[in-house]
This record gives sequence, structure tokens and C-alpha cells, in this order.
Amino acid sequence: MNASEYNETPVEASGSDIPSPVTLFSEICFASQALADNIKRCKYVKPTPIQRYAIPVAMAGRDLMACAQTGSGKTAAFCFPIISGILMANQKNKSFGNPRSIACPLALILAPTRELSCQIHEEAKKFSYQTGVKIVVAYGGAPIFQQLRNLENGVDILVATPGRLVDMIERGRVSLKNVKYLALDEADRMLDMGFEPQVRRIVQQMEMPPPCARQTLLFSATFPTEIQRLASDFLSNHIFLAAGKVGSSTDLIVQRVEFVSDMDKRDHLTNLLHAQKTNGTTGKDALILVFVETKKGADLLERWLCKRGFPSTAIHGDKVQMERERALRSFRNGLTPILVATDVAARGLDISNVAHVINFDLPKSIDDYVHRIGRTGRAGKSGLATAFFGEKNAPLAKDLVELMKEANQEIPNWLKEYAETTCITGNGRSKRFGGSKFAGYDYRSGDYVDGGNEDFSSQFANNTTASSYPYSAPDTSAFVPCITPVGADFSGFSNNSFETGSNSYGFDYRNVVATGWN
Ligand SMILES: Nc1ncnc2c1ncn2[C@@H]1O[C@H](COP(=O)(O)OP(=O)(O)OP(=O)(O)O)[C@@H](O)[C@H]1O
Repeated sequence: MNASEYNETPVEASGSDIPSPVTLFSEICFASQALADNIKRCKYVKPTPIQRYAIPVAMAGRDLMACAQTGSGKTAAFCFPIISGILMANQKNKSFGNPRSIACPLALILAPTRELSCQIHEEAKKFSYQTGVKIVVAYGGAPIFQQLRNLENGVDILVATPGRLVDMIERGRVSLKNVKYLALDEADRMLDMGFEPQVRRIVQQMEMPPPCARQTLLFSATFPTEIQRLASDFLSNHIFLAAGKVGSSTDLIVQRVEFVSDMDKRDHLTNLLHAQKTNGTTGKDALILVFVETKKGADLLERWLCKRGFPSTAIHGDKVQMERERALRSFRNGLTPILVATDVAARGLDISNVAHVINFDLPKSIDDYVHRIGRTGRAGKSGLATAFFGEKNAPLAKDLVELMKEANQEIPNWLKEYAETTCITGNGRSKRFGGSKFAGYDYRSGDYVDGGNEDFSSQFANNTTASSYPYSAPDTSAFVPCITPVGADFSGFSNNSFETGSNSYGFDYRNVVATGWN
């Protein structure tokens, strides 16, 4: 991780009695030296801003709602305190060894997709290496029997997707009665219309101890106000943290928006890919993730690309789990350096060397856009995101312009015009997040009108405390050296001016590489 990229990120904390942040991992009293050694083994030298604040808060036993940009280390921010807490209480679970026994995990981590659950499981295993803490993953689409067998060997931390967990509870194979730690990764997704009923059932109707008898940790890069309100049902006197602006994208990602009609999208995509290919910059070091709207669209585009000599694979919800895993594996190892995906790959996935995210079809919501482009520009590295914008994306224009402004991106004039002339205002980003001048927004600070010029700290004046790192406006030119070492040239970007109605930026896509990253 390029830690210096994150040092200036402002962190706002609100709530009562906020524990002090740390600057080094060595300041944190982890329950076991093994955990501290594992952090070193993972080459985590310094905590990221969200980790500096969130780890002390969670270690103090407080409930937490935390919002931090994609790729900023949220997984470790909830895993370290959970592992440490389990070790501290020395509450190793006694239920294993008996094949018919009910597994009673001490911690439950819920995530929205199978792939993300597996990734969290892998990370948590690294963090708990040689600590004795047992971690099991349970997700749908794979045979349940193997997962049940894994539970029989004992479980301290269960990482699960909601559907499979409910199935296991209903079969009488898992009980939540001993849960002391509940973490929801991608918490806003877990509480939106798709997942909320299932999550509510798990948390409120399936023996889970009530909020005051467990610790609840909610994390995401986006946190709409209405979802924050819903989430408060699960929390008790929580602390709210926002590293950077709630729902913002990192300025490590260079964002490009091109006007492309539906008819021209495929040709435009192949032009981009040809440009990268002629420079020899596709492959393991320059993975390209292409987002489309539909599962059928993903299959069709994958086939079309393969026929044109671009080794591609696709991932979406209609593929069986084995196919999904195979697709991800072949993308990760560069065998097929282009992955065509639906939103199933939009959240949480941490694949190094994704150099370029292309929104072939833009999503309807700006939050989905934030998560999608967040598959690049992770852990302090730079990345590129290109979006194909057409007439039908007009409702997104206002939110897109606002987001790009926040991330100090160059915005084409034609897009600004769309934003000004389109009546439909997308998700109403300004209202949801309190305007672009605010660093964070805890819904408990009350409703207010769009007040983009107000001082952020006044939002917390009554019953909350605010603390922050000094914020200096990010310098977008700073990213160039970190992505350029092997022949990459982004210089065309900053010198380029956009013309109204133009669909061409003269941007040199031949040089998009992920080399220079660790
Ligand atoms: N303190 C640290 N030092 C170095 N690397 C770190 C540190 N914390 C996390 N990382 C690495 O940063 C990458 C991104 O972390 P993680 O996947 O937790 O991000 P995230 O904030 O959860 O992103 P998303 O919002 O997309 O889910 C991972 O590869 C992780 O190993």
C-alpha cells in the first residue's frame, strides 16, 4: 500500500466518548503477539486513516458505522478487533468435534456476494494465522454439505452470505445465540431492498443477542442517509466515522466520461482495447474490467470480444459458482485479462493490477458507479476508469459531475451541460450527503437543506465530537509518477481540453498499464 497517498485523507468522527485514533499499529494493544506478527507478515506497515480510527473504536467495544473510500482497508478495520476480541476473552468455542452439534460462532461477518465472502474469509485467515481462531465461510451456489462439515470442526468467526446462513440456521446447524460481534461489510447494500428482509430476520429474529449484548460494526464506501437510518435499528450508541467524503471516490482513480451512442459502444471498446494491446499493455499487469447492465449482455460481449482476439471471460449471477470462480481465477492470473461483469463484481473485490475499469453500460445509481470504479485505484495505487455515456444516462449526469468535482477530475463541458439541463436529479447526492463541502455526514446530526457552503463542523456541534486530519486538496498530477514507471504516459490527460458534444478526448489509451504498482 502506498500509505502516503492516504495520509491526507480527512477523518470525521461523531458520537459520544470517541476513543482516540492511533498512528501506528504498535500503539494498539492486540490480545496476542501472533496477530501483531500477522499484520507485519501482510506487510501492513501503517494503519490507513479508517483503520487509525475504527480499530481503537471497535477495540473499545463500541458500535460503529464507518464509511471509507473503496480500497482503503476496511476489511482489516473490522477483522483485527474481532480477532483480538475473541483472543482476549479466550472464549474458544467448545462445540466442535461432535458432528451433530450446532455451530455457535462468536462472530458473524455478513457480505452480499459469494466472492466477497470468500475474499473476507481468506483475509481473515491470514490475519488469524497461528492464533487458533477458527474461521469458516458459508455461501450459496456451492454444496452445503462440505460447508456444514467445515462447521463441525469448530467455528469462532463465520463469514456468510445471508441466504446460505438462513438455510443453515433453519436446518438447525448454526445458532447465533453466542454472537458477540456482528459485522456487515457493504452494509448499505446489505440493508437495501434486496437484502434487508433477510438481514433483519438474521439479526432480529434468529436468536442473535440484542444490540446492547453484542458489538455491531457496519462498513461501506457509500452510506445513503435513509440506509443509515435503517441501520440504527441494529446499533447501540454508535460512533460514526467518515474517512473522506461519504460516498466519494478516491482521486487515485482518473475518471473519463466519453459520449458514445449504444450503436457505437462495441467499436469504441475495441478501439480502446486495440490501443492498449498495440502497446503490449494488456495482460497480467493491466487487467481490464468491463461492466455491463445485464447477464445476457455480459455473455454476448464476452463472446464478441473473444471472436475479435481479446481473451475475455464473464461473470454474472446466472453462472454456476464453479464458472464464477473459474472466471475470476483466470482474470486474476491474467489468462483472460478482460473480465466482462455485471454488478455481481462491483463491490468489495480486491484484485491487484486492475488498471482500467470500463463502464460499457453505466449503472443507474451513482453509488454503484463509485463501487464499480473502486475495483481499480486500490491500496494507494492509481487506476483509470472510463465510462460510456449515452442519452439514456442523462439522469446520472448531475451526480456524476458532482462526484467527479469532489475527486478533482476534469469534466467534459458536454457532461456539465447535461447536468445543468437534466431535470431528473439521480439520487439527489447533495441532499443525501449534505453537499460536496462536507467531509462526512452522520444522519443523527439532523436534516438540513442543501448547505454546500456551511462549515462541516457545525453539523456536529450539539452532541457530537468532530476530529479530523488536515485536509489538503489532492494533487491529481501526483498520480502520474506512480503509474508510469514502465512506459505509461498519462500526460495526454491533463493537457487535454474537452469540447462540447465531442466523443473523443485524444486520450492515449495505448499506455494504460498497471506496472509501477507493488
Ligand atoms: N494498513 C495497510 N497497509 C497496507 N495494505 C493494506 C492495509 N490495509 C489494507 N491493505 C490492503 O489494501 C487493499 C484494499 O483493502 P480492502 O479490500 O480491505 O479495501 P476496502 O476498503 O474494503 O475496499 P472496498 O470498499 O472496495 O470493499 C487490500 O489488498 C489490503 O490487503
